[in-house]
Amino acid sequence: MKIALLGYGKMGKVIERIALERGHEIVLKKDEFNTYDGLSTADVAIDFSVPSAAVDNISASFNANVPVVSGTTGWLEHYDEMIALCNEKKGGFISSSNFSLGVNIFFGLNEYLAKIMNQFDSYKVTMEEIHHIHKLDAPSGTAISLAQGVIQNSDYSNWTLDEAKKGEIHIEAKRIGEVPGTHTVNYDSAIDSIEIKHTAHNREGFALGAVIAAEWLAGKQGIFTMKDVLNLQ
Ligand SMILES: NC(=O)C1=CN([C@@H]2O[C@H](COP(=O)(O)OP(=O)(O)OC[C@H]3O[C@@H](n4cnc5c(N)ncnc54)[C@H](OP(=O)(O)O)[C@@H]3O)[C@@H](O)[C@H]2O)C=CC1
Ligand SMILES: O=C(O)C1=N[C@H](C(=O)O)C[C@H](O)C1
Repeated sequence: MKIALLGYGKMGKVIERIALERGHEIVLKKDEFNTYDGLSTADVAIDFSVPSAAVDNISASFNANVPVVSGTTGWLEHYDEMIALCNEKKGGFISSSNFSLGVNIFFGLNEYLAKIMNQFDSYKVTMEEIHHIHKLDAPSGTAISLAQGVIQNSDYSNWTLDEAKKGEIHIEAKRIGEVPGTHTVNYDSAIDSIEIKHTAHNREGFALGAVIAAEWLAGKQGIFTMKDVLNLQ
């Protein structure tokens, strides 16, 4: 399979190695300064860039009739525009805040726990995410997805980085050293706490998941999620 890498930073480089190990060919490594030359020859594009470049990268892929897997976070305010463009161009699209198998299992656990905890007013939910100091966005896309998972399965209606008011989930975003990504969901009462936590040891899981998603998406038309790729309910 021919892959266009849109973004060739920390993630782009791990994705390149895993894609080559799985027998794929890289036809474009797009960074801030070069062009999209080669994009139209790709079977699939993988965007792991920066929040300000994601919309251009995803649009360029749809315009070149190349399905795109996007892992870039911090551009959610343009999500509906990209869905509209995908539909207009009859494109293929998977966007996820986190492509790792472990985090996608964790998403399911989080939703299940939220449903149970919604019956018990004495517990209050908070979240914490810890990432490396180079990260541009806060909170992480994964923390936003976790908050959405709680909101869709409980009476909570919003998340905030500030002090939480009633119905809000407080997210604390910490930036420490080279931490690849740690997410904790905590339910606290006066009596006890229940905590679930996912710790990434490195970037392998994110990158492998993105390559598996790209293999799955190539040749398909439509808007999909990692639940489709991993066959999770
Ligand atoms: N969904 C998931 O599973 C995961 C998502 N992420 C997200 O992926 C993104 C990338 O992360 P990471 O690799 O660590 O970040 P890096 O900062 O290491 O890499 C970003 C890359 O994007 C490039 N870039 C800048 N402008 C453009 C542009 N206009 N077109 C194409 N590329 C451009 C940069 O190029 P240059 O070097 O020239 O500046 C750089 O190579 C982040 O949003 C992060 O949150 C990260 C891990 C997992
Ligand atoms: O920037 C990162 O590194 C990561 N970003 C994603 C996010 O914002 O959730 C996923 C992962 O946690 C690493």
